[in-house]
Amino acid sequence: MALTQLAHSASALLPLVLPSIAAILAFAIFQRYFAPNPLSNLPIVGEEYHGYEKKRQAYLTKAKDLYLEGYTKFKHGLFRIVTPNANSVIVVSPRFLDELKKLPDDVVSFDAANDDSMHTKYTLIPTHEPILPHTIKTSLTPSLPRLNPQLSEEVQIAFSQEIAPLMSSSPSDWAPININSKLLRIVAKVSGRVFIGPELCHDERYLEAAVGYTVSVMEAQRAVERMNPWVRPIAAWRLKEVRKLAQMERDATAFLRPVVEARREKQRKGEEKDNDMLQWLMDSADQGQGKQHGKWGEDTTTTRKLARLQLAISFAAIHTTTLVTTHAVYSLAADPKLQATLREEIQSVLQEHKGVFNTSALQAMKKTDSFLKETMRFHPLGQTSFNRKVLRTFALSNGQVIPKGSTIEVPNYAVSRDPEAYPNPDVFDPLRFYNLRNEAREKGEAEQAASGQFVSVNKEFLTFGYGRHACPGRFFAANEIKMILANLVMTYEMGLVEGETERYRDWDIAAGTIPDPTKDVMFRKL
Ligand code: HEM
Repeated sequence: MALTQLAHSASALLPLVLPSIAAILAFAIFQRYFAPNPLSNLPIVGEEYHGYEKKRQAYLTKAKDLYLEGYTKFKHGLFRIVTPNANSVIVVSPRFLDELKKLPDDVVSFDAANDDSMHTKYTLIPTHEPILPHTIKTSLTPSLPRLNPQLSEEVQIAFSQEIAPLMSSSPSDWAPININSKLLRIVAKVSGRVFIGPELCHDERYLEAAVGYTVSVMEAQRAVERMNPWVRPIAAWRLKEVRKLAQMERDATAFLRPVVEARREKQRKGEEKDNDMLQWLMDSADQGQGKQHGKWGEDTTTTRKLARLQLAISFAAIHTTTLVTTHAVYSLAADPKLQATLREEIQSVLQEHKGVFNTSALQAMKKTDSFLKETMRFHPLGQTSFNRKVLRTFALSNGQVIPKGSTIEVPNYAVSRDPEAYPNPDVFDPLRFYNLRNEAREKGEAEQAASGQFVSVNKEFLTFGYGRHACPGRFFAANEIKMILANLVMTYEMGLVEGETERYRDWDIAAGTIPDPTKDVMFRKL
């Protein structure tokens, strides 16, 4: 009876409601198709590629050229770039960075941009986890002076396990080594020492997850990307690549469970706490950090959550650090004189510091620092930086309206090849920043001198990002890379494989650049 009455009154209301529904629909259609597009005044790069497949191919193989073309033409303004998935990617001149960095996260969002590009709706990889940058900034970076000797010890151990067994038994012979794959394990071990402690960082289950998670995330991301967007909500969950990520998360949780339980037991007994990222994350969580912010509404203290955070930090840290180090090794292998220059510097600094890699020794390695910064300038990992999703419409100081829903980015690679920012930008000059710092210091320009450091972020050096989300792990990465390179140049001579005369060429894949992972480098003990 009640149902019949309800149906009756609903049908009586229908004539009143229908016009409103029609009006809302008409407004939505107008907004979607006929409202003036605030971006229509912006030039577009890559417009000549018609159809999804041509656009995809162009972006996959020529993204670097497209960004360079746009930046050369519209250096001080904005342009749009055609990408396979989005029509509203706006490439912004770095001159707007100072105003952009002041905008809050609910206007331009780092996390939402990652959600889009990594398809986190389906891959469920952890984003929106301020507990990670928070813990890196408040616990990891301040602990570096204490941690440096441990890192240095771990570098030695990792080298003895990963490189030494591959060396020829005759000291005068050269041995070919696929250094990229070896560096992945070395970086995972050295980082792991600080992320989960000295024993577990050698456990193959940890190493497999630390190295393999990033690869699996990229595979899952590509699998979702290949799927028609309309089908994704129903079918993306069933992709084998996506299911593999869920399995990795379960494995990581099972691996960590006894470790977390043992640490909680220690805490209960009042024993001394461990001093690593896992413990700091547990402590931050106890203080309510994660509970406040956790995206999935999970209790941060659960082992599952801690496992997700460990996977997330591996994702952020291991491959990035390895790629930069591999780029550096390829440049060294092609340039014996550069090896000698760095060897001389490192030897003399270590002599002054009684052979210890402490903070002041690392800071004194200014040529090595300059070489690393030039490596990242010349071989940035991405064509773009400061990738942010616009969550609320805003206007730039030049009046340009940037609508909600668009994505903004800064053309990092093109900026790093701008002759106004860098004289002779197409020349790889390992001592570029060393000389710049010296000149600035002589002129009393302290700020300019500081901006030449590897870890400094500025509008011309964006490989670590910019603003409040600029990479918090860069101080740790800088120390780790310097120690690895120092060990390499102090122990080995490096060279290219027979038949190669020039530094190995990079691989450009869409908006990313990686050192060719198939190449070997020749090693001979000094
Ligand atoms: C040379 C190696 C590295 C490179 C090139 C690199 C690069 C970057 C870049 C470009 C960003 C985004 C910044 C932005 O958009 O403004 C970022 C963010 C981040 N990086 Fe790194 N990174 C490196 C190493 C590390 C390491 C070793 C860690 C951890 C110890 C780490 C942890 C993070 C985290 C947690 C974020 C997110 C920051 C946030 O949410 O605010 N990174 N990194």
